Amino acid sequence: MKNNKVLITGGAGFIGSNYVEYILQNPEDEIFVLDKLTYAGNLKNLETVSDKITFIKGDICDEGLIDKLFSEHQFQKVVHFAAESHVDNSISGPSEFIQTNIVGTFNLLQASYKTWMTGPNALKDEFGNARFLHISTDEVYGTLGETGLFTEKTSYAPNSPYSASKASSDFIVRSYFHTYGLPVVTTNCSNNYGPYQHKEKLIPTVIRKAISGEPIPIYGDGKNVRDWLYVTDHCSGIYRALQNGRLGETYNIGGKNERNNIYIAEVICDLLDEMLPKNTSYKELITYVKDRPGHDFRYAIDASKIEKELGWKAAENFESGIRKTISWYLENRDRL
Ligand SMILES: Cc1cn([C@H]2C[C@H](O)[C@@H](COP(=O)(O)OP(=O)(O)O[C@H]3O[C@H](CO)[C@@H](O)[C@H](O)[C@H]3O)O2)c(=O)[nH]c1=O
Repeated sequence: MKNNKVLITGGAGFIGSNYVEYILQNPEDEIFVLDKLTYAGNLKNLETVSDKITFIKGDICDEGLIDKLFSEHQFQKVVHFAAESHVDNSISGPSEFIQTNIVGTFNLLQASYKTWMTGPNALKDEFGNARFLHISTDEVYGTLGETGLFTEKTSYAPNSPYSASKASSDFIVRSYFHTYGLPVVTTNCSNNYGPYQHKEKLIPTVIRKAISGEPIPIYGDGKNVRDWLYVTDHCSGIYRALQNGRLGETYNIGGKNERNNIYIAEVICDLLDEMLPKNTSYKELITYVKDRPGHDFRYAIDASKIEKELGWKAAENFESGIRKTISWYLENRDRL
C-alpha cells in the first residue's frame, strides 16, 4: 500500500525528471507525472522510471483536465515544476510564459484548494498532510551588483517576462496560503545543470557548439555571474522542503558556486580538451556575441535558511559536477 498520491507537474522536463528519479529511490508514494511535452519535455528523460509512474500528457492551462485529474485521483501532494523557463524565449515571445506560469499555476492551486479544503474532510484524514510545493527561481529577486546575496527577505524585482511571470506565480501561491490556508511551500533555486538539461541552456550549448566545431556564443562580455547548482542537490532540497518545510515559507536553494559565464565556457573547453582531444583547444571557438536585452548581471544565493532549518547542503561543487555533466552528454550526444 503506497502512502501518498503525488502529482508532479512538468515531470518530463529537466529538473522534474531528475526529481522523479530521485524520489523513486524511495518508492513510498504513488507518482503521477503530468507534462504537456512541449519542446522542453522529453519522455526519454523518464525512460528509467516509466514502469513506476503514471504518465499523463496534458497542459496545466487546461482547467477542465486539471479538475478531472484531481477529482479522479484525489492527490495529496503536488510538486509543481511545469513552467516555461527559458529567458531568451520569454523576450521573443512572452505570451506562453504568462499563460503557463501564471494561469497554469492558478489552475493547480484552485484544484488543490477545492480538493483539500472544501467539504467536511477539509485538511483532515487523507488530506491532513496535503502539501503544494511550488518550484520557483532566484530570478524573481532581479539582479545583484558585485557583492551581496539573495535571501528570502530580498524584495522581488523581476526584470524579464520570464522572471516576472514566476514572481507573479509566487505571489498567487502566497495568497492561497494567507487567504485560504492552503498548505504551500515555495523554493527559489539558482541555475541548475546536470543530465537531461535542455540544449538551449548555457552549459549544453557550450558543449554542443564545441563538439560540432561551431562558434561558442557568449553574450556581452561574459562577465555575468550565476550561482550553479547540480540538479541532484536541487532535488534533495526540494524533497526536504516538501517533507519538513514550514507552511507559507519560501526557501532559497543555491549551490554556493558563483562563476562567470566566460569561466564556465573555458572550464568546459579545458575538460573537453582532456576528454575528447583534438589538434587545437576548444577555447578557440569561444565567440562574444550581442548581449541579451536586460541581461541580469549577477545572481547569488544565501542558502542558510534551508541549511539551518532543514539540514540541507549542496554535495557537489561546480568543478566536480561539470565533469559528470560533460561525461553524460558525451554518452548521450543525441541530447545535444
Ligand atoms: C544560452 C546562453 C546563455 N548565455 C548566458 C546568459 C546567462 O548569463 C547565462 C546562463 O544562461 P541560461 O542558461 O539561459 O540561464 P539563465 O538565463 O541564467 O536562467 C536559468 O536559471 C534560472 C535560475 O537562476 C532559471 O530560473 C531559468 O529557468 C534558467 O533558464 O549564460 C550565454 O552567454 N550564451 C548562451 O548561448
